[in-house]
Amino acid sequence: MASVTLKNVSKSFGAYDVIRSIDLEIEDGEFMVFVGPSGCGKSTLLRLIAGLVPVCEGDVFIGGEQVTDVPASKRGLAFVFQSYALYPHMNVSRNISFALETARLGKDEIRRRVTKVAEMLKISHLLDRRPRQLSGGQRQRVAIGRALVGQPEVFLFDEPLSNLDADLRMEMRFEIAKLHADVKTTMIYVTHDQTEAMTLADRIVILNWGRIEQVGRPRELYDRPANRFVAGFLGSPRMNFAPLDRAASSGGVLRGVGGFYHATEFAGADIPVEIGLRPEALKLVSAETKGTIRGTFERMEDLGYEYVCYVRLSETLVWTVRSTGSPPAFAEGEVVGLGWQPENLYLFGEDGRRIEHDGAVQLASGASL
Ligand SMILES: Nc1ncnc2c1ncn2[C@@H]1O[C@H](COP(=O)(O)OP(=O)(O)OP(=O)(O)O)[C@@H](O)[C@H]1O
Repeated sequence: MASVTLKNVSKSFGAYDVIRSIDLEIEDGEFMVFVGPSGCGKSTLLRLIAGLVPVCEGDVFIGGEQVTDVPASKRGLAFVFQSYALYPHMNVSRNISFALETARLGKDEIRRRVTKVAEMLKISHLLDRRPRQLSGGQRQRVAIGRALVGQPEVFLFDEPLSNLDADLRMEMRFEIAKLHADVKTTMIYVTHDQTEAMTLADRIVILNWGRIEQVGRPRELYDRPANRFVAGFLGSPRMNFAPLDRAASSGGVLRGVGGFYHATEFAGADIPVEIGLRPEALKLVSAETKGTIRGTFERMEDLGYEYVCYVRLSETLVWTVRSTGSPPAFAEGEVVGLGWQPENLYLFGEDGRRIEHDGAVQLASGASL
């Protein structure tokens, strides 16, 4: 087990800056997940840690040792890819043991380790099969087994479950969480799947354009996003936003929607220019309800365990409302009210940063739009 530290790490491909001055500390035994939009640099960052691509600037430390110029094979890491990368002509047992044979470990030690790993991953009955005789989930277990058997200091996973169907993903997610609880090895995991990130991570790194937007525990990022990007990235459906036209230093009007807001006090002198509300923080009520804003009911998606309603606030703004229980009986085109608790309202400043507020930001009573 080892910690991983990045100091001022940058990477460019030609003139294209893919990773921009990243500082990051991953603790010994931690499960760290990298998420972010496609192309933001998640895999590249993982490969820089692995030593599969060289950094342009900065340093990488593993277990406190500077490994910036140490080749991948000497960094004490194991990499699990989306594509499994199993040897097709070898059976499962040899796929798992091959690296140990190359490292000239004793036969008994190899057998002991393969047996243990196979039991852990529930693939003991598959040891004589070839990869093509396995399902996707079984292949991924073998790939994990192969990584595990080398007893690495750090595990690196690059979208390991994205080739699997929904049920298998869930099963494997559970297995990986269990594996981490068992072996307690530091794990760094790249995914674009929010559920994987939220459920597996001790901490999540949210990347955007090669920079870190925020690092924190899943719940912390969800409840207290540092900025609009993080707020909009986590959550499905995503957070509803609306621009605020400043009317006074202590309030504003929702652009294109109306509705006056006022706040007794903001932390600092930031002026909010945008509001955000999560779909589950909104309540659909009748249009006459005071202290709500109005919109037009457009559509509902009933998923059985929850429903999502689409409400048009203006020509350009459609908000989503997510809830469980019996779906509301509004008709398409009907005018409805949207209400929320003041403490669930997010405010963002001009630079996109979230502005703390004291929960006293609210619709002026009886606002009529
Ligand atoms: N070897 C390379 N040469 C040139 N450009 C590269 C190379 N590897 C990655 N890139 C570019 O760097 C950017 C980041 O790629 P990377 O694979 O790290 O993103 P990602 O966040 O993992 O994306 P995805 O979620 O789509 O896999 C992309 O625009 C990609 O095209």
